Amino acid sequence: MLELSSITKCFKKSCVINDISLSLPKGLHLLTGPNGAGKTTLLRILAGVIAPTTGQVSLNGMFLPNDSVRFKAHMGYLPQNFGIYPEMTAQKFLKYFAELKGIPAAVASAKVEEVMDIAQISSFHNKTLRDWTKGMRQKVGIAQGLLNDPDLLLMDEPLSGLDPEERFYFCNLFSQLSSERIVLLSTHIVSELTALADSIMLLHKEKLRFKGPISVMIDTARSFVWRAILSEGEWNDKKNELIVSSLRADKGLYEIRIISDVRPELTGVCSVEPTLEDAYIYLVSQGDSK
Ligand SMILES: Nc1ncnc2c1ncn2[C@@H]1O[C@H](COP(=O)(O)OP(=O)(O)OP(=O)(O)O)[C@@H](O)[C@H]1O
Repeated sequence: MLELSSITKCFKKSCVINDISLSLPKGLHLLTGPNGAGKTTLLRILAGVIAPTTGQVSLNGMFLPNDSVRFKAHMGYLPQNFGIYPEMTAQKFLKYFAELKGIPAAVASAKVEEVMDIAQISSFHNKTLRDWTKGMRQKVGIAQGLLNDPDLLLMDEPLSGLDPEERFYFCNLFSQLSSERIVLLSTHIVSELTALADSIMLLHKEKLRFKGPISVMIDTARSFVWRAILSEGEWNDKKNELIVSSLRADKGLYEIRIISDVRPELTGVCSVEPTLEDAYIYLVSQGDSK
């Protein structure tokens, strides 16, 4: 179990996270929120890269910073903007990381082969990383996170740079991995993950605005979502007053989904079932109005 107890993080100018407590069991957990909400900051605290201003983090009874070495031996972490050494091949790079993680030399080579296979990068083993695309480098980053078979896998936007087919593969991989460990991914909302995740947390304005199953998050927006089809003139008149969760323009007509606690005064407006994107916009707008 990963336990966060009253975590607050303030930088010189302001606080980014304010008094967050939660317990995460084995499973796939998503951390989402607008840009700058503090997702990376929270993951860096959980990875022991930075210390919280106040509060405690523990994994299966190991506390940061006192049990830092043991804690980190049980953790895999993909930081945002994962850096690579361009002159190394993926194999060399992963062997170097295996050494840093204290994986015995006798098993390191086999482990490197295994994680390269899992991350689907085995066929590129001869190329130096300088020649790899962003997506391929991201896969090396995911692979290094798996080297020590961690109980806690922290991944900061692991799907960025991956194409739809790769995203589908890695979402399923994270889901499989989560049957035996705690997997926490920071991500913008990705449809592939919604059917797989056990819980979602929405971080906004220092607080967790939601934590729980995705179906429950979707339900928070029930009866606050509306659909309308507007002419270009109506759209231009109204667009600055509305909270719009999606927009589709076709042949001069604008099909929009609107978040509102009262029925919008628009022609042909009807109430619709919420989606996860609607619930996200609804909860962020609630946070904005506080
Ligand atoms: N070391 C630091 N010193 C000062 N401010 C910082 C530091 N690290 C992060 N911040 C600030 O904390 C806030 C949250 O940043 P963070 O990167 O954690 O957000 P995020 O939710 O991951 O954003 P994004 O989705 O854009 O990656 C930002 O305003 C950022 O400028």
